[in-house]
Amino acid sequence: MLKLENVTRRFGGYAAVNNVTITVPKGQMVGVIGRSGAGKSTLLRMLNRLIDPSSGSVRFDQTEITELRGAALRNWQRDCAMIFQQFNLVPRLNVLTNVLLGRLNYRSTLLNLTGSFSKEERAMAISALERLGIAQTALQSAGTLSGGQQQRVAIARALMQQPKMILADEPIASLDPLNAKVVMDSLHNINQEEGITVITNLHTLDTARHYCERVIGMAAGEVVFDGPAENLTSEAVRMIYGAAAEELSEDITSTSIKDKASTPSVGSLQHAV
Ligand SMILES: Nc1ncnc2c1ncn2[C@@H]1O[C@H](COP(=O)(O)OP(=O)(O)OP(=O)(O)O)[C@@H](O)[C@H]1O
Repeated sequence: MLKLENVTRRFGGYAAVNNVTITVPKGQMVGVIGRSGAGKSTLLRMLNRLIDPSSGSVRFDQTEITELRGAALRNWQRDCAMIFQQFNLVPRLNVLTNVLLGRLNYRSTLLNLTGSFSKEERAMAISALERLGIAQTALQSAGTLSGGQQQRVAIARALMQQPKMILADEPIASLDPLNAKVVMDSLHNINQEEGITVITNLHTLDTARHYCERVIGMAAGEVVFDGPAENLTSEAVRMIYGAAAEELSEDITSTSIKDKASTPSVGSLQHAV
């Protein structure tokens, strides 16, 4: 269970995240939505301490995350794998090695310096790539892959961390609709099958509605909506996106990910991208 209490982050005099209190039970898939600058990335980055809160408490089970230092902080960052809009792979390294990099925090510095990964770790990496439908790319340089494939490599690398949570910061913002669907389906599938909590920032309302059992809407650093996707009434949308929301059709806030039932299965799509 993740519990944030009165979490605030200021940059100078400006509160990018202002007094946020939320609890996320284990295994939930949460979509965080809001306009650009609403504070979504700052909130997510405070969870794994890429950014420190100015005040407030972040607890995971019995641990106060804001107080972690050294090895305990590294262990926490391993426990909550992060996925970024720009994938953050090492482009000149092959896909398999990129995925194996997810094991670094499990290994001693000496082992890391020698650069050797065990047979078991390699088998685990191949199996993660198979699960994401991209095992055939294992020996290709990561930089030669399509955006959608690269994001799936990033998800495979996250799985290698055997995380308790996956934090995804606009994972589909750079992808076309077909690749966006494959990536969101993968995250959803991991959430459902492994029970790993997924918290993902999303630009688009319909993606949050479609994949996330819970939606958190942010505006000017504050949580202005928190509930199941079906409670996202037009009034709630107005609170999140402001008056401009009235002029926005769902298409404009959409990547056009259609209903799962009306599109091909992940398996067939994986070969198409
Ligand atoms: N390192 C920083 N220094 C100063 N201001 C910052 C910093 N990081 C974020 N901010 C400011 O905090 C506010 C929230 O930014 P944040 O990136 O969290 O928003 P966001 O909702 O994720 O936006 P986007 O969807 O565009 O990524 C913005 O006004 C931003 O300019």
